[in-house]
Amino acid sequence: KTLPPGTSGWPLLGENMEFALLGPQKFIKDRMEKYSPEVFQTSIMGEKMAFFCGAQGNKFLFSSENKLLTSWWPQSMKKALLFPEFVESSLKEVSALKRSFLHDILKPEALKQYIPLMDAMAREHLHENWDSNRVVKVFPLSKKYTFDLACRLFMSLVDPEEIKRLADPFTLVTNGMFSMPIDLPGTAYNRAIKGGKMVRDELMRIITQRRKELTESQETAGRDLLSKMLLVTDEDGQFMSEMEISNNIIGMLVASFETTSSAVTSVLKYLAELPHVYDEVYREQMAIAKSKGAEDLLTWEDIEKMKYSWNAARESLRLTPPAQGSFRETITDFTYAGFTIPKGWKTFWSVHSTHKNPKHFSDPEKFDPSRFEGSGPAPFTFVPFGGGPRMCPGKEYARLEVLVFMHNVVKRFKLEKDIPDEKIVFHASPVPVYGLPVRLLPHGN
Ligand code: HEM
Repeated sequence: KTLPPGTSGWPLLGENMEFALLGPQKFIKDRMEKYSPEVFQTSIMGEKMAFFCGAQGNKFLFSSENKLLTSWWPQSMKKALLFPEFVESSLKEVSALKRSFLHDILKPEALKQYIPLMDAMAREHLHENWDSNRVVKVFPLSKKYTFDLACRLFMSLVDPEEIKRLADPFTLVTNGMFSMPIDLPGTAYNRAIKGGKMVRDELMRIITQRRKELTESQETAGRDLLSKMLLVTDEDGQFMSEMEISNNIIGMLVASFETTSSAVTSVLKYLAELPHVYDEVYREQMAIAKSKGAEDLLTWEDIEKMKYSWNAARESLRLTPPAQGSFRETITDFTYAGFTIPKGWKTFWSVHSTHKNPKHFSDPEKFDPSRFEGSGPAPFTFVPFGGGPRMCPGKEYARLEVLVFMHNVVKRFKLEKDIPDEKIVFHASPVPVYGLPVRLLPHGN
């Protein structure tokens, strides 16, 4: 058997240190140059791992789902996520029906009806938190908007007290999710475990209450994602259990929270840095705003007109992708690019082997929304949401949230960065180290 080229690094430690110190982007680039642009081996988190690279590597992994590979999450992350049941059932053994259900309730046709509500909430959020000539921190505010919106769309929660009862413990979870797994009083991990239990208890209370309301009212249409989950039945006519539904909601909250907040923050960062991009987005958004009455809310037709803005948002997703990639586990020996990948090895696909590769994106560091015009990037080179059967089911939700938020911000303000050379750091997703403070300049100044 010829294993992929590469090294398993230090005994026990593997290449964990190199990965952490260099960051995923440089770690992958260096090894693609040194070993192979197609696939290399390493050892991360105590696991033998093959990193698949390039468009071909992405294509191969995305199309081998369930035939050669299955989902896998590192033990540390499973524990840190605090939701073993969610990880086991929702990400691994979930039936095809339930997976397609998640895709169904998050597809464009299903989400269209929520666009006016997204817009109304964005307006209210800006009105309450974003004042002209003030400096605001974009990342914490976009997190607040993302969480409030998810509570509303997933579960119709509007009472700020009720949202707070979920948001406070959820923040403990996200703050401790990637901390050292030391379960002692006072550690972030310990607080995260307590927060996780509070989130779970609160969700179970909400779901049980809604089940009761639905039975009494005979509702059949499903007014939000929670109702839809309560009403769907599988091939045997069985409803989802409260536990399965809470797993799904927690899964969606975890998968959407930092990623979408990071996406909103990054695109606003580029708009603050690049006046020519800002001007083009502003022109497009004002044409839409002027075609409507001041009180009219955004609709699907308006979103469809936001072509340049979405190209700018996609360029931001290319340069600062909120998710880095994803793991799998091999379920059988197989051969790729002449190398054997043994059964039980883990694999990783990542945004980093293609997003800044000059072969696919000329002058790759340049912010250029026109790359997405016409037929756009070559297949499997632009993969911020993954691909194949496990492709992110929330990508349309994210697109709508980002565009609606961009519309509302540029309509009211120009943005000026308060810290011109603010560094980007990695939490779960890339974020500016001080939360991107920007000065809000009203138009006409
Ligand atoms: C800009 C924002 C987002 C980005 C960049 C993103 C990216 C990703 C990526 C790369 C994956 C992994 C795909 C794989 O395993 O190969 C994923 C999975 C997932 N995402 Fe997203 N996501 C975003 C927003 C959302 C939102 C808003 C939701 C829900 C409303 C969501 C729900 C999920 C779920 C449930 C999964 C697991 C799917 C599965 O394993 O089958 N994501 N996402």
